[in-house]
Amino acid sequence: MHPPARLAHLGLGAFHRSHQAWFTHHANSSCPEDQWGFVSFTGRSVRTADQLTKADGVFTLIERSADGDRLERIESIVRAERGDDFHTWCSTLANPEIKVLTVTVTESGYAEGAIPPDRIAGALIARAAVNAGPISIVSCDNLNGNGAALRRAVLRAAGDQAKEVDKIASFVDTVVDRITPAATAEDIRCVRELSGFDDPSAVVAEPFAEWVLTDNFADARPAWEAVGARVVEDVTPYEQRKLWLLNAGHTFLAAAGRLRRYETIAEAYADPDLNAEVEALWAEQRRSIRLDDAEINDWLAALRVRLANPRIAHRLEQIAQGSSAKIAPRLLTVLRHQTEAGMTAGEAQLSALDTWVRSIVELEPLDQPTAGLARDLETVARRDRVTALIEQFTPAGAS
Ligand SMILES: NC(=O)c1ccc[n+]([C@@H]2O[C@H](COP(=O)([O-])OP(=O)(O)OC[C@H]3O[C@@H](n4cnc5c(N)ncnc54)[C@H](O)[C@@H]3O)[C@@H](O)[C@H]2O)c1
Ligand SMILES: O=P(O)(O)OC[C@@H](O)[C@@H](O)[C@H](O)[C@H](O)CO
Repeated sequence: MHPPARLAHLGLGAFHRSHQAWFTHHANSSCPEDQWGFVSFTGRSVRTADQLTKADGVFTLIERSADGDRLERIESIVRAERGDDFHTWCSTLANPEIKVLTVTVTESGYAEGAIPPDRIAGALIARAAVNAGPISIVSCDNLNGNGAALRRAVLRAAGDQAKEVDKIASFVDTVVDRITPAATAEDIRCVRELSGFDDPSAVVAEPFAEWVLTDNFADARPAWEAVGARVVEDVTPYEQRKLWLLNAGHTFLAAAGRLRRYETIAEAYADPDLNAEVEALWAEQRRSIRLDDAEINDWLAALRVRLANPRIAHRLEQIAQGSSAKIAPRLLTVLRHQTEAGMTAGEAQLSALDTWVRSIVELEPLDQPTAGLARDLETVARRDRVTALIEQFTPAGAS
């Protein structure tokens, strides 16, 4: 039997399935008296919703370690909906039974003019109009202060109804972590071989999973902490550790690896030069993370194993997608923090930025905003491009 629909999601992609749906499925198993199901909306794609609907929302998670695969059926999505169905979206969010909305719409989904904040604002206005009660909005995207960033974007989109929206919505900052590459035809074949049935909605993820959330929910929520999530007063240090080490490392390896014609993170990470460069980058990035050395060391030790996992084919092209929206939260913000604290920019940090600029200028552009930035930087002398990039960076939220 399905759990009751008490959660909604926007951006039904691979990560929603491997992370929020997985945590919720496990929380449901560990707390039988407190069941939660997702009504999950795609961002744009129709196919993902239709495929999952055919399977009644149930999909396979392939947990892929260096030693082998473990298959698990995940049953916390009770309905999959198309993102373009605005009527169903608004009526779902206006239902008082729905207590939490989780969001994964990529970094570019928060930019001025992006569609997700508009959609969320529209649905919250509908919810406020019928007095359906408070709701918690949990951003699960890789941004600094993701909850606050989403709040700013949604209130901006709500225009003169911003006050009504702000009264009912509590925006939760979170740190999310689980490497989840886009599934391939080979992965789908692997499910068929191991389980005997076809599952086009299967996802692949590493065994590691982390979720840190701020303790400012507006109302009830699943007992995610019963299955490994952590609810804390301030996620900032965990967010810095994750974005400034893992994600900055990913962005550097994607740029440097693509310039060397590698295809996956594991290949780029196995290159001794790139490995040494990413280590040097981590040493400089960690200077301003507000956690004990031991906590960072342990986490980095685990990260080295995760990145080296040869069975996770995390494609550099996927990571480099939307790159111009990722370079700020992963690298430029760190330099800004460090400059404000009186530190000088590290050599490895500047070199990583130089590599990234080279990659966007020299390689085939993967998305429009990054192609636009590459064209701007091309007009600047080669040796001044990193300085130009740093100078034009305005942190999110600054006017
Ligand atoms: N995949 C991972 O390893 C991982 C790990 C941590 C966090 N995340 C976060 O989750 C996000 C999504 O990752 P994924 O692997 O699910 O990607 P995906 O491509 O499988 O799914 C992305 C979803 O977001 C929607 N979307 C994307 N851009 C949008 C936009 N501008 N407007 C509206 N909808 C949009 C898509 O339609 C889709 O539903 C990442 O960008 C990141 O912020 C991913
Ligand atoms: O998902 P994105 O597009 O924000 O970034 C690509 C990867 O760096 C990212 O997905 C990591 O795999 C993830 O953040 C690990 O938890």
